[in-house]
Amino acid sequence: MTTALIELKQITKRYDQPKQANVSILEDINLQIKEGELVSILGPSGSGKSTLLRIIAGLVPPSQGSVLYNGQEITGTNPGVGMVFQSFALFPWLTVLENVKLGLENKPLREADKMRKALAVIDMVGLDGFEGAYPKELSGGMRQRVGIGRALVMEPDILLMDEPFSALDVLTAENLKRDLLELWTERQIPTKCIIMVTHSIEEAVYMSDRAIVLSRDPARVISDIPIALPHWRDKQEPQFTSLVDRIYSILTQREVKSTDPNIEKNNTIEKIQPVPAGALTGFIELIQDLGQQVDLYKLADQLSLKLEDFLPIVEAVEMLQFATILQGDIELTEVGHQFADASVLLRKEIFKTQVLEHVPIMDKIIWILQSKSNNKMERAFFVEIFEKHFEAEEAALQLDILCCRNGSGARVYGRHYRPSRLSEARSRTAAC
Ligand SMILES: Nc1ncnc2c1ncn2[C@@H]1O[C@H](COP(=O)(O)OP(=O)(O)OP(=O)(O)O)[C@@H](O)[C@H]1O
Repeated sequence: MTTALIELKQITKRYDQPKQANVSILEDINLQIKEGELVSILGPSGSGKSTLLRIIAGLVPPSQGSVLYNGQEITGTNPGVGMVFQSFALFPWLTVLENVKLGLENKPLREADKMRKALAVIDMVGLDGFEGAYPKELSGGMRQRVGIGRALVMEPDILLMDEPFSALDVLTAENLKRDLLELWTERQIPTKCIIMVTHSIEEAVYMSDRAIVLSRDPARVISDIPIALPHWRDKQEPQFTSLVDRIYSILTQREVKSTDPNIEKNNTIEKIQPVPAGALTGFIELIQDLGQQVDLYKLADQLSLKLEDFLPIVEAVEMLQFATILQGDIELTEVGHQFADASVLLRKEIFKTQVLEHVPIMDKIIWILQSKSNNKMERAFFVEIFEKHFEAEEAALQLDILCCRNGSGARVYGRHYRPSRLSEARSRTAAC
C-alpha cells in the first residue's frame, strides 16, 4: 500500500472567539491525499477551508490531531508545500523576476541557479518578456501567474491553492485554469499533488480528481467524491453535469449547516443569512415560473450567481419553508406557491407567518417587547443574548437582520427596540 503524501489524522481546530473560548472550527478531520491527486475542498462560507489549508501548510497548528507528510509528522512549516493565495500576495516594489525568486529565498542555491530556475518558471507560467515588470503594470490574471510561479519555483511536492481564481474575471480565470491543468496533466511540473480550496463546484469538477465537501459550525468532512472523468472535460456532458448536480445537492443538505451532535437545538439561535428581500422574492417567483422541480445548479448558472451568493438565498427560502430541496432539486411548497401568487399586502402577511413559525427567536423578541409596559427595550439587552451565541460582529449582524432599522418584527428607536408590524416588508434585508 502506498503511503499517503499528506495525511490528516483527527484534526480539530479551536479558536477563541471574542465572547466564547475554544470554539470548534474544524472537528475530527481525517484525510489521505496521495501522489498524483488534484483535490478540491468545498464548503459553505466561513466553514474552515482556509484554516484547513493553513494547517496542512504548517502555518497554523491544529488544536488536536496531526498532519503527516510522507508518513512523518509535521511540527512546524511543512517543507513540501508551496502556496498560492486568492489575493496574489505579491510585493509591489519587486519585479516579476524578484517576486518569483523570493520563492527560493531559503534554498541553498547559488544566485545564478536561482536566476535560471526563476526564468524557467516565468516562461512556464506564460510571463516570458515580463520579467522586469512591476505588479501594478500587470493584469489580475498575470499577477496570479506570478503568484503561481513563486509557488512552483520551489518545486513543491504539494501545491496548496486558496481560491486561486476567484479574484479574476471569468475569461481570465478559465484561461489560467486551463494552463495550470496543462502543466499538471502533462507533468511539466514536479508537483506531486495539488489541494485547492474553491467556492465553485464547476471548477472543482473541471479540475480535480476528488472533491471533499465540508460542513460548517464546525467543519467535518461530509463527502469525499471521486471524479474519474478523463481530461479535458466537457462541461456540457451528462457525466459532468450530474457530478455538479450531486455536489450541489450535498452542499444544500441541511446537515451541511450544522452537524455537531453536541449542539442543544433548543438552546441555540439559528444563524440567519442576510439576503436582500428583493432577491428572496424574485427567487421564489422564478421557481414558480420555471415549473415543478428545478435543478439548483442550472438555476445558479442561469442566474450567473456565485455559490457563496446563491447558497444563502437557497438556505433562506428553505428555512422559511417557501421551498424544499431534495437531491439538488428545489420545489416550491404550497406556501411558496401562495406567496408567489399573492398581492404585495398578502405577501407581507405570509412572510410574517413564516418568520414567526420558523425563526423562533423572532417570536421571543416580539414577546419581550410586547410584555414591557412601554413596549421598549434597550438594544444592549438583545445584544447580550445574541453574543452568547455568536461573536460580537456576527451577533450585531444577526440582530440587525431580525430587528433591522427598516421595518421587521422590532424597530429601533434611538438605542431602543419597539415592536413594529412585522408585516412591513424589509427594504434592505429579509429575515432569512
Ligand atoms: N486566527 C483566527 N482567530 C480566530 N478565529 C479565526 C481565525 N482564523 C479563522 N477563524 C475563524 O474560523 C472560521 C473559519 O474561517 P476560514 O477562513 O478558515 O473559513 P473559509 O471556509 O475559508 O471561509 P471563506 O469561504 O469565507 O473563505 C471563521 O469563523 C473565522 O472567523
